[in-house]
Amino acid sequence: MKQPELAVHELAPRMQQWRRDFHHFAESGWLEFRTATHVAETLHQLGYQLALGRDVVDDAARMGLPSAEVLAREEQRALEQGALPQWIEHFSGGFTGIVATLETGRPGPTIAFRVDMDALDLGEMQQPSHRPFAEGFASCNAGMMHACGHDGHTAIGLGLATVLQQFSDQLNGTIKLIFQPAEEGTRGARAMVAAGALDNIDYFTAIHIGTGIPSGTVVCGSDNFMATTKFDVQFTGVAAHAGGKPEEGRNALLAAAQTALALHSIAPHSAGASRVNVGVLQAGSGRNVVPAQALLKVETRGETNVINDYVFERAQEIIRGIATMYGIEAEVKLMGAATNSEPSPEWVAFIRQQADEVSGVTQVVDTVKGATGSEDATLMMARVQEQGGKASYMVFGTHLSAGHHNEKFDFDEKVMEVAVNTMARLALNFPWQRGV
Ligand SMILES: O=C(O)C[C@H](NC(=O)Cc1c[nH]c2ccccc12)C(=O)O
Repeated sequence: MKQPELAVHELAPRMQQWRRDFHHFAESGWLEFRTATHVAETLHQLGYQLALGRDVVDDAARMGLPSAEVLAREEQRALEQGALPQWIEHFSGGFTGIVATLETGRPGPTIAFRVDMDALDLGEMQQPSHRPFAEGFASCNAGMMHACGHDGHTAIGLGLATVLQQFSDQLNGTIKLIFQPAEEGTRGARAMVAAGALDNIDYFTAIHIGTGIPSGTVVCGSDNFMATTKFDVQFTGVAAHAGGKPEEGRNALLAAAQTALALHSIAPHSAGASRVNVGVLQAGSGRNVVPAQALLKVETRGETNVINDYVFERAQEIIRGIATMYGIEAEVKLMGAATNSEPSPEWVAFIRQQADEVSGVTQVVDTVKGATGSEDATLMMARVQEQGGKASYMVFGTHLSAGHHNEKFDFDEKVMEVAVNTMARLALNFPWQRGV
């Protein structure tokens, strides 16, 4: 049994530096320009072969992409904040994905690990009671915050890269480390799958920290992600004089408001849990003008793909019906998608066995009850499994200062050691002769 503990413990200060640097320069989905250049440079220095940008992110399959104007402005911002110019061209235009490969030259399967790099669209709390602010690493980018732990995931990915490189003479086969953009809004994974980045992988593991799991607990085969569809609805009506000729107007604001209420009253499904959220409603232009424009940002979720599809289809009928009722146009644009997940039992069993040996781990479970959030790593898992590979999703419990997606979110950085130790063991102790 090979034990990476000592090497990982020595790496802890580097991982903390990486994590705090990524936290400080938080970048939302498809805008991870600074982050991606530093990840690429570190992996390159370690001797990994890199596939970057358009080679691992399919242009047409990207969902929920910011406008060209925002992409250009944020790339400039990243350069001013220390993005490395020698790598930036690969990621320019929002192609912020990386696949790093370590070929051992010895026969054996391909084992892949996936982490995500994006921050959330949320402003970070700037108060001394919030540790990242008190210790000087709170986000310096307005409206962008690592409030879901992906700064930790990226640091874990680099920590794992370092340890596996150190132990490379004890590995067989091929190791792939996948750094994904735009997990929030479940937008990025589909583009990496479409680019073929998940092809020919035998064993795949994606990870998350936190999610309400207590410190010391490791979940080896999360099977409770909700299938989800993210979409925008653009309503276009007719502007008119609200006092003089209201009958000539077609009111997009009222259509959007009716739609928001109706979406939240879709009947539940007898087969399991579902969700609807209208997260944004923007409408109108002036007090005395019949509003001609309205935008809704919506997500549906379901415990299974069937339940999510049911809610999504009902939502489309509601949108069409209300648009007809108000005599306006409604354009629906798909912004993100993910499925539910079915981890491969043999791979989960092997993960459980390895996690059990990691110091600091007090409880190892296969899964936890109850539907929670969504994850587009499920699309990657499905791709690997379609091709005959095995896939799982792990969660490493840690103490949180506030819930995910909250402006006071922070986590206990010790979890990064637990994660790297567990993941490194999956490769180091893999039964190369027989597989799992
Ligand atoms: O749908 C998304 O946009 C992805 C996003 N994903 C996460 O937040 C990760 C996540 C999955 N499950 C949990 C449970 C608790 C916190 C965070 C998570 C979500 O569910 O809103």
